[in-house]
Amino acid sequence: MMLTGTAKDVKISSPCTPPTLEQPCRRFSVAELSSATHNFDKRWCIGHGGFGMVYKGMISNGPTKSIYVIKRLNFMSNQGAPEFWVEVKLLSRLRHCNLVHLIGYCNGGKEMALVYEYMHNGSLFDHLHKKGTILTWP
Ligand SMILES: Nc1ncnc2c1ncn2[C@@H]1O[C@H](COP(=O)(O)OP(=O)(O)OP(=O)(O)O)[C@@H](O)[C@H]1O
Repeated sequence: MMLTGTAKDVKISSPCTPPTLEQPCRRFSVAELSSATHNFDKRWCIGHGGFGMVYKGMISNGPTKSIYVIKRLNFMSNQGAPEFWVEVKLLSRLRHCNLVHLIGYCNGGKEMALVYEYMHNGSLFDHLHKKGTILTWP
């Protein structure tokens, strides 16, 4: 599930500058995400979306480790830094049980990535359009 905001909805001073966040979210280092995905190894890739490759990986969360989803921005994709910051700004404000949580982001060197909670049952889109799941609710 993705929120469809446009760069026009949110004012961003420069594509490379993080916006001021009302609800700050965690900033991950490139090293953390690289280690979580074994240097963005294909074996950890779980899909492909508008931003580029989507990975899953284990990241430390205090004393424990949790599985997260990492969407790595591919600068050749049709979405770039402005869309990235729109996603960070909007999703860091939203907390709802039916919306996937944005945990944080990475903006280091040439690397930009979004980190989300991992949904073990996959996306609604996959269920409806790929797996043909019959939903059990109206
Ligand atoms: N939070 C998540 N938990 C589990 N799997 C996920 C999660 N987010 C994405 N995926 C997997 O990665 C695939 C691609 O992700 P998704 O479609 O959300 O990317 P996107 O960048 O939002 O694409 P688009 O811009 O086309 O909406 C999904 O089909 C799903 O299989």
